[in-house]
Amino acid sequence: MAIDAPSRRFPAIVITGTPGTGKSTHAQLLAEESPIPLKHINVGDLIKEKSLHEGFDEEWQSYTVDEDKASSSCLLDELEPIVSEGGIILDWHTCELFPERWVDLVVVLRCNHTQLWERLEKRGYPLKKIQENNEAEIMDVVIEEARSSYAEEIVVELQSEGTEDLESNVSRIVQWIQAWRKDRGFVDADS
Ligand SMILES: Nc1ncnc2c1ncn2[C@@H]1O[C@H](COP(=O)(O)OP(=O)(O)O)[C@@H](O)[C@H]1O
Repeated sequence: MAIDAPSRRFPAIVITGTPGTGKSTHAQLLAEESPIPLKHINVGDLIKEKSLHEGFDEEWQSYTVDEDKASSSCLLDELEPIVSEGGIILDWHTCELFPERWVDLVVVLRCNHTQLWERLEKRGYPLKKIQENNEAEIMDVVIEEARSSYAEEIVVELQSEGTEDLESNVSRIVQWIQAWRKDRGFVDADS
């Protein structure tokens, strides 16, 4: 349980992982299959839409959010009222920016580097960006960031290498949601 977590009726779930590991795919299926309404927030898209970045980095072909600067506090201000309601999935390739009190579950998706390379190539990423992301996946960057930012018991590492993984991961998260709600005395029709 997150420190100082407010009493939410619906949980806030972070789905994180190196780009291409399947965050958006998982978040979309989870939003469809969840027994409670869950809003999927693709944080990267939000940053772009609301211009919460410090500009577009041509070399990396991505928007820059400097964690120590105004861009990160603008992003958190934008998200705070949405997150405080609960019932959300935060989908982003990094997670340490989100305060502990916001988060009930952190799912870190993993993928072997050959498959990840192919996914990022298909996406048309420049070679340098594919290499950097692949290296980050091999070096456990996101899982270590999650483990150092949140209580051990709320961080879950899941493989995302095929549709069987996708389906079993989503049903596992659905079961977690049902247990989370039950623990707090909420009764859902299909739990
Ligand atoms: N578990 C999975 N099984 C099969 N394909 C997957 C899986 N996870 C992701 N993919 C595929 O990999 C690509 C990248 O997935 P996406 O969800 O966009 O990743 P992310 O949001 O982490 O960048 C998509 O084409 C998606 O269909």
